[in-house]
Amino acid sequence: MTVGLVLRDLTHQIAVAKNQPLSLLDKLDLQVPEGQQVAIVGASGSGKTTLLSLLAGLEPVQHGQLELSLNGQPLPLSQLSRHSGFVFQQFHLLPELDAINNVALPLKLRGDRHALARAADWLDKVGLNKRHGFAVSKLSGGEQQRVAIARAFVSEPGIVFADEPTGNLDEQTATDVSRLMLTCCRAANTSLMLITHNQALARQLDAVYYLLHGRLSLCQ
Ligand SMILES: Nc1ncnc2c1ncn2[C@@H]1O[C@H](COP(=O)(O)OP(=O)(O)OP(=O)(O)O)[C@@H](O)[C@H]1O
Repeated sequence: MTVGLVLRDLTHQIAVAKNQPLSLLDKLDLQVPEGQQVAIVGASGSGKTTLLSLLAGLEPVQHGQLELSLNGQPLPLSQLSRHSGFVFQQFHLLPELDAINNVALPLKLRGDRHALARAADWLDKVGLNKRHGFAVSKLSGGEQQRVAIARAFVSEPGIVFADEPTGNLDEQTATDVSRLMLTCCRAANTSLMLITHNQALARQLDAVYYLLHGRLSLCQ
């Protein structure tokens, strides 16, 4: 399962003061071909997270077109969330649940009777075979991000949206976690849309774009 994105002529304005709109993203084009891993880098405040939210359908596109495909066929935007996984800098796990129930949650919400077994498989895959029943608050940052990666991949998404997934981790843990995420993507031909300040991670992807003054330029 793989999802592709084509964004055309996207302009996104924010209100910086009353009646003072600012074009954060300006006539921007971007393509994420199916099965490709694409990074966006850029200064803090340049609009990377906003762009990711628009691409993921979390915020409505004001001006421009977003076209999606799933395995070569057109995919309606309303269906994108069913085929997406998310990994965030702050992990966004549910602290009251243990690791396995955090991973199983997206499957349980879909009524999957094998949710716990599949979550267990994914925790094993991300190297947490001894942590299934741990409260996530008791896990290290790197372990929490592994749980988040397992949760993102457990529903076999066509694309993963990752916003600064290594931003809260030390250098070695960041390297391990990013290697794991890329391995998971490549093994399943899952597309990846990654926001990062980590140049070493960005360089491992198929394409890297730099966001500056609302426009993207290809730098790899
Ligand atoms: N809904 C909104 N209304 C007003 N301003 C907004 C809104 N969303 C984002 N902004 C502003 O747009 C700018 C870009 O924010 P965004 O989070 O997209 O940047 P970023 O490149 O991801 O930054 P960082 O690397 O620090 O995470 C910021 O100045 C932010 O305050």
